[in-house]
Amino acid sequence: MAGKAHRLSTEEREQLLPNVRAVGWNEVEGRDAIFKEFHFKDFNRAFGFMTRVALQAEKLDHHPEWFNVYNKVHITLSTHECGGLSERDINLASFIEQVAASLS
Ligand SMILES: C[C@H](O)[C@H](O)[C@H]1CNC2=NC(N)=NC(=O)C2=N1
Repeated sequence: MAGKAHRLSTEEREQLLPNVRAVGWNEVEGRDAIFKEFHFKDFNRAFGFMTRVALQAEKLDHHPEWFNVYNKVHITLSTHECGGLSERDINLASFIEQVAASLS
């Protein structure tokens, strides 16, 4: 990915976080990261969702931390390179929302 990731500034957070909060992402306690839980109709939908997110994550060289059991997918986004939230997490969260919307 082009350029180095930087941790979002206070101003950037005020501008960007309300958008992801509005669609169900929450800040993780004790860690600079965001989290959301997704529920699908069944495992096929959940895994289809993960596959689409995985391919895009690889393209962006920015990968989610996630957990799946049956129809549930828990996702945490944070940027290792800068040790916290960067614009990359916000962009990946937006992509994830588009995929989830197209599958429900
Ligand atoms: C070497 C490789 O480019 C890095 O490890 C990439 C891969 N995926 C990544 N994913 C996330 N979430 N944060 C990173 O800083 C990151 N860095």
